[in-house]
Amino acid sequence: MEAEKYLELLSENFPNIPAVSTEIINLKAILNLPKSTEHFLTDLHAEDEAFQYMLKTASGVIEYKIDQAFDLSQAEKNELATLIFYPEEKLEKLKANQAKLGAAEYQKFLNQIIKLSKDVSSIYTRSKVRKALPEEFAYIIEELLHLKKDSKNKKDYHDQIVKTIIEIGQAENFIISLAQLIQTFAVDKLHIVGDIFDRGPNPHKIMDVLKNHHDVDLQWGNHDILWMGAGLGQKALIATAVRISLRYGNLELLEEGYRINMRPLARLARNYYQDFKGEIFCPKLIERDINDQDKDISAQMQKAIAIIQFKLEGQLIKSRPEFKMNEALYLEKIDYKRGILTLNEQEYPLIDNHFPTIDPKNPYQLNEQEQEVIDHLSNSFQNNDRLQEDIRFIFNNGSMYKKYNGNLLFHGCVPLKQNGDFAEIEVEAKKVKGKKLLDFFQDVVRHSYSTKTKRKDKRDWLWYLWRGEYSPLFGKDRMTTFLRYFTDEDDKELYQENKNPYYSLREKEEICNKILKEFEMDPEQGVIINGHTPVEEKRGESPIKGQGKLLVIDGGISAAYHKKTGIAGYTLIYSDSEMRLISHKPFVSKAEVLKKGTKDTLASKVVKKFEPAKKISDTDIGIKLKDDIKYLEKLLKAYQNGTIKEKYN
Ligand SMILES: O=P(O)(O)OC[C@H]1O[C@](O)(COP(=O)(O)O)[C@@H](O)[C@@H]1O
Ligand SMILES: [Mn+2]
Repeated sequence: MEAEKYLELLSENFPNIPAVSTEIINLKAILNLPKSTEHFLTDLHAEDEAFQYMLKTASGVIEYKIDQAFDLSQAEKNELATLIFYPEEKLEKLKANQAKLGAAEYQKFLNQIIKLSKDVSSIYTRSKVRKALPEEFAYIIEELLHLKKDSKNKKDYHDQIVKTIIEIGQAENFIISLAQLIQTFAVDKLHIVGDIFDRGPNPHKIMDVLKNHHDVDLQWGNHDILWMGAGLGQKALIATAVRISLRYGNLELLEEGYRINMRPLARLARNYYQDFKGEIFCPKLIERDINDQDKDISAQMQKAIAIIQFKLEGQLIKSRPEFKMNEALYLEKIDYKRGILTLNEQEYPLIDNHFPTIDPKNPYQLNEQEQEVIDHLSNSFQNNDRLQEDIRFIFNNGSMYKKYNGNLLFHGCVPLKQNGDFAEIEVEAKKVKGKKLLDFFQDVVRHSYSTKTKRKDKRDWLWYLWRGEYSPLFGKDRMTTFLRYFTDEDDKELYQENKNPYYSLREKEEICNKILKEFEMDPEQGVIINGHTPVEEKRGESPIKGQGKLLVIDGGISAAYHKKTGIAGYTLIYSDSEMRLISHKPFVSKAEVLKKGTKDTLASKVVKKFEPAKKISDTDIGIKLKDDIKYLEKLLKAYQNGTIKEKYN
């Protein structure tokens, strides 16, 4: 009965035998197209330029296509590649060198770019290509893309189109449009495995690119949850997001990027910490500089918001005993007169004992001005169109984990016990572990945002996801920010944050297989893809774990990590024929690429080869299409034997 109803419904779209037959033929043909390319990036940490470069170059895919299509010298290849990555700028550069840009040059570039456009779009259906074409030239580009050069007539036709484009002064516009088309089609699906925010200067610029991308999904990272919770008004997270921005010298991001008025915080800082010049709160400035005065005020503001954060965290820990985070109740363990912190009966001297806003009898209480500051920030975060639009996109297009074409993607970990069992936690009177634990948190995040259930208690869980021991996004037993600020380096053992056993156990193939099975994936086919922990290639660490069953693609795009990892990030490309891991050298600037080309910006390694090459029929979409075909065939039968009447109008 159900099935019949469905066929009736289907018949509205395909009312007769020719219509349903056409669709069956079309879908069956699509199943035989090559699998389109997926691109995986992670831990972007607000480095918009490096990110955009990875996206534009499709991590080497475009250069690979150039190599396959043409036999060019390195210089010629650089010229063509940069023309595709930065068409406007490259054309300007070429024009500045007049001798180089005549009809012959335009013709050469147009021919090259048309050929590449054909190559990259050949694996897509005509209708998909048509949708991506720039409106103004859609018809003519479509003609060019589908022309086969096999007959003399067709070649003449093609040459005439190119000639006319040049004659009517449209060569540059065509080059720009086609370059964009190549960038779009080199990669079909983009996956961002978490951590768009923090440390770098421009998360909002990354968000602009993602919001305009044709097909992207996100797996939430701990730094994303931080900003999502902050956007929802979770005050401990707001304080943390502001503190981290100040710590990395990103006052401008707050004030100009998201237009958050920081004056109330500056006033608080001036009031209580004006004479304070603590080194420890100095902004970390990576490849950026600010003057001494700004540095001082920024340090004072960082301290002011840090104290607010620690107070709010204390309140939260006390009101949510199920978080089991009493260990982090530092403010009540301080002897403020002596400047001593007592932990596990051991005394630690504080390197900074200036706490003018703390009442030792009631250390988590915000004073009046602090309360005003956080209320004001909370208002600005929640009533900020730009930030709200960005976090809405992250809520709507993100998830705790993603199963896609046989692979399992998540940012941090699936919490494990030392013996390899899934770690279990009790939440809301339920015990959860493994996949269920991630599903629980996924529901919490969705409920925290849904207008119907927008509840404060759910938002508090976002804070837990940021820094709780069993948070799959965090994956460490504690966050020692307070101790790193206030205790002596000689007591460095206090700073230790211990990673969940997952991080050592994932080296074992059987553990990776167990996790894949827990998520109902086939361990023979799929791999786990993680971000979160920068792989220290420099120290010989490999991004490939568990005999190739797990890939960690955090190579530290973040400038703050280059020294540690020795590279500037990994990306992963999954095409029809291979999975390729790319390690990137630090991206210097667009100007540098335009000058020197892209040689030596990356090294790559094939981690999996597929023979025969994968087709759409082997993908998730393929499974869905096969199902669609099954029903279309039933409908066709129903028309043939008359159980459903054909309609013609
Ligand atoms: O040096 P900072 O800015 O305090 O950052 C260190 C903090 O960041 C974290 O590493 C989390 O960030 P990541 O997800 O980027 O690793 C914490 O474990 C740690 O406390
Ligand atoms: Mn992370």
